[in-house]
Amino acid sequence: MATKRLFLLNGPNINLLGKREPGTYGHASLDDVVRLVSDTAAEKGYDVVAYQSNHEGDLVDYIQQAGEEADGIIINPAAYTHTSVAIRDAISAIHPPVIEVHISNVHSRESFRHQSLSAPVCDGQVVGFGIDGYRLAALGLIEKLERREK
Ligand SMILES: O=C1C[C@@](O)(C(=O)O)C[C@@H](O)[C@@H]1O
Repeated sequence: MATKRLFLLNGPNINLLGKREPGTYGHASLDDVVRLVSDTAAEKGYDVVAYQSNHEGDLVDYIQQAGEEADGIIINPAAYTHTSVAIRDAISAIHPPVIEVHISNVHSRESFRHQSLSAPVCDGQVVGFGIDGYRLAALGLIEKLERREK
């Protein structure tokens, strides 16, 4: 049987996780996030391919690649969540389910963070659980995929 695969995509400034505004985003690094998702997915028989970029077009390319190669996608578009029609359109264009994650509770922050252009075209959203949100997203996504197979 072919290996099942999740793509984990992170947007701008997530490479600074652990150093960036730790009061808001915590002390864990992006490597910690990748390890957390990889370990969670491995327990359920899924591989994880992880990309991070500070560039909108790169993220569009990764989403398109995920559309061809992934069973499901976890994405934190970071600041592009609130601005990017291109990322929203890329998500709309692909078939695998997509879960959006935000480390912080964007709804308790500045009003410009309350709107997500991408959330309406995603299959689910996890917000405000710190980096544990990525683990919860992986579990929810895998549940969704396994239910579909039955
Ligand atoms: O960079 C980020 C991180 C974020 O997506 C989060 O994970 O909480 C929330 C965004 O508003 C912000 O621009």
